[in-house]
Amino acid sequence: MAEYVRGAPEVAVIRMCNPPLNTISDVMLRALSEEVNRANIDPTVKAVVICGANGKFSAGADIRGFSVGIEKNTLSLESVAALIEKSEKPFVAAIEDIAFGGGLELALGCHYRIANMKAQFGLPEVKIGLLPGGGGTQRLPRLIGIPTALDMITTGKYVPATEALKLGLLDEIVEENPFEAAIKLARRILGQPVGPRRLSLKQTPKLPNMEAFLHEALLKVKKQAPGCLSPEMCFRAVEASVYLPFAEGIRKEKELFLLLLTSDQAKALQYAFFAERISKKWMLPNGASWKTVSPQPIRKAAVIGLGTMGQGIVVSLVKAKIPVVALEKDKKHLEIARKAIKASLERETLRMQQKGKTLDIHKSKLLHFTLDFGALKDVDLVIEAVFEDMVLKKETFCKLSEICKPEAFLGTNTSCLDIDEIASITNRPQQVIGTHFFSPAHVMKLIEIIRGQHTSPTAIATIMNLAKMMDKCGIVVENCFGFVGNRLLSSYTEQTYFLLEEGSTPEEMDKILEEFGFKLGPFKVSDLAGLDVGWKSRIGQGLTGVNLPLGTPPRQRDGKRYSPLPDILCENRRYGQKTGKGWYLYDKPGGKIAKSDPWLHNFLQNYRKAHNMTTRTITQEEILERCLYSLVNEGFQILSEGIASCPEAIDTIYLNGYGWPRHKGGPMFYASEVGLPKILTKLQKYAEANPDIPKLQPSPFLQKLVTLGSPPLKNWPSLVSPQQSKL
Ligand SMILES: CCCCCC/C=C/CC(=O)SCCNC(=O)CCNC(=O)[C@H](O)C(C)(C)COP(=O)(O)OP(=O)(O)OC[C@H]1O[C@@H](n2cnc3c(N)ncnc32)[C@H](O)[C@@H]1OP(=O)(O)O
Repeated sequence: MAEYVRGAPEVAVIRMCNPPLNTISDVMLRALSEEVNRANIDPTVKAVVICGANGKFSAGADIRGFSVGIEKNTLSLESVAALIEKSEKPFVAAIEDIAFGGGLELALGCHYRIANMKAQFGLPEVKIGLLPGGGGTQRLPRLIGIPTALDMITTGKYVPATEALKLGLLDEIVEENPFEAAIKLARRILGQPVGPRRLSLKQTPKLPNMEAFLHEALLKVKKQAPGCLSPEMCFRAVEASVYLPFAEGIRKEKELFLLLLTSDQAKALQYAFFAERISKKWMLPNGASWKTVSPQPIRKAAVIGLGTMGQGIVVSLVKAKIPVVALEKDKKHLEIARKAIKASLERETLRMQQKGKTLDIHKSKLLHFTLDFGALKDVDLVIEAVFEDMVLKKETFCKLSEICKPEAFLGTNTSCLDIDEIASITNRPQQVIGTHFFSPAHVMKLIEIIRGQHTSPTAIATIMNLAKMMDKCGIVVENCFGFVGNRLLSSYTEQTYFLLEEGSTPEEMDKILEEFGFKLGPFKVSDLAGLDVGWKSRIGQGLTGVNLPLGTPPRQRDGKRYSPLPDILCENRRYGQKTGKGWYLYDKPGGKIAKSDPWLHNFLQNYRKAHNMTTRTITQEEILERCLYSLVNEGFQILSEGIASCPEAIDTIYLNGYGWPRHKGGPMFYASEVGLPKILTKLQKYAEANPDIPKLQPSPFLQKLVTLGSPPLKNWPSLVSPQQSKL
């Protein structure tokens, strides 16, 4: 776990060795402490360099260890950092590539820190529901001051070496491996006193307006992830570094760390961390998988259709340094898109500069705007982002088939349409794949990658690799109407409309679901996205509009309950924010501040009267359960149909594309925590009361899991009937 060697006659080297990321376990801590003691007592050793094997310093504590629990007599990370700091011999941290979490805390215990140019630093514990429990909340503010330390610790963001040097976190940076430079530094400082380098002996630098600053900072932290404990606990620990002496600050840090360690939120956030990694590992029934199939290089891509989605996709590709041909149907739309993309890239350039990275959009020849389909003949990938209309999509793919080189991949950015139908019009269905981006596409992490029946494993590997290059989270799912995300969403929104009919209000439901943890409630989301989007889709499906057969009962389709409420709003041109009114009222078209709208409440009353519905008071419990359990129920159905490979994939989709509160793990994790028997019983109750709502009928797979004694979530995929497993 920790090697002890000589780097120079008077310099000992302690190398952390736990491949691939040198994560810190109990065993590693013991080994480190032994080697630090060995160096301390060896009179021939005058200085020590601590580094990591495998080209990495350390990714911090082994997160898997937290779920097992930390044993009482476990050596604490802080005690090892303190052992290093107290040494009379100078310790130099030679940081290669990463120093995260406990890894950075160990480095903060060292007297000097040197890193390579590529290195990144961070205390990301907040993201896994914890706080830096190895002295980081006390040492970092003393080193770099409250504002930056607070920002790093409460957001968990990573800073690059150049910025770390400016902040004073590092003493030196070098181009390549910092090991040799660390040995040189260690020799240079031999004999110099280490006392002034001990962070525990320093005061946290004062700010003239410390109290006001902290007050503002706390408000910001509370807004960051409403309902999530760890950001505020991180704040409290850092605040202690201002008001308490070091030893007391450490006690406070430990007290808060232990409080978080056993919390449900930490469990959920750590689950989410691993869920994202598990769900990237796609595998097909024929054995092809992320391990065995190589991606093809995408040297040049094209995007067709430069509306909001297309623009975001172009920006994402450029940010990944992939040359893009951006194509529109006419000059006017091309010019609008050109301006919007340029402005967006300029904002991105600024943001990246602030992060110490570069994106030189001016010098680069990454973008080519055109009206000419001929410009697509040499691209390796096309992502089509035209309107959500099957006829238009098929026309586009027919053209692409003729123009693009045979090996080019053809992606379609659709949120629900049939990939196989689109592929069927092409001369290369094996190269056709769904690439469902989320709006705004240059910001949102998720891409649902939809496998059609002919999509080749190479196409999947290529798009998964592209997602990685764009710093996005690609999840492979099967082809069905709405795929995974929108299928779950439609069960949830359907309930919100029914509850509205029965007596609730947009304000009430938004409040309840925002308190649950969604950034925005369903009606605010609908106003933001535009009600017309769903309306067009329902018209296309023949659920409303001119294609609806005469005599169809207004609140029934195919014998099932249907709510025409959103359709009626659209018929009244209430599309949401863009028209200044939707479920709420805005001060002008494009306005963002939602106000309660007397028109809507009046309309709802009249609607209920017209349909002979008695308005009833609905409890918060019923609102939450009907909305969330119907969504989760669809998740079980999706698993049983083999549309998603595992519950982790569904959760990752919901966390990255639909605003599910991360500290609640994801819908399937949430279901497992609530308890499957309770979910089943409640669904049965609601289904009995609403026999015309099939989405409330418990999924047979949920029933099977309950019959089997509610096995842990990780076992669910193995219980799906093998005939259904497609992924
Ligand atoms: C007994 C000790 C008590 C100590 C108590 C003191 C408390 C200390 C707090 C901490 O240090 S908490 C940990 C803080 N560190 C992190 O949160 C880092 C998390 N990791 C990352 O951000 C990324 O993994 C990375 C380091 C940036 C690397 O990213 P990359 O995309 O290159 O690879 P991944 O696919 O993410 O990871 C590869 C592989 O490694 C697993 N892994 C990564 N970090 C950890 C970790 N800290 N603990 C356990 N496992 C980790 C990851 O799950 C992947 O595993 P797989 O099986 O190959 O999918």
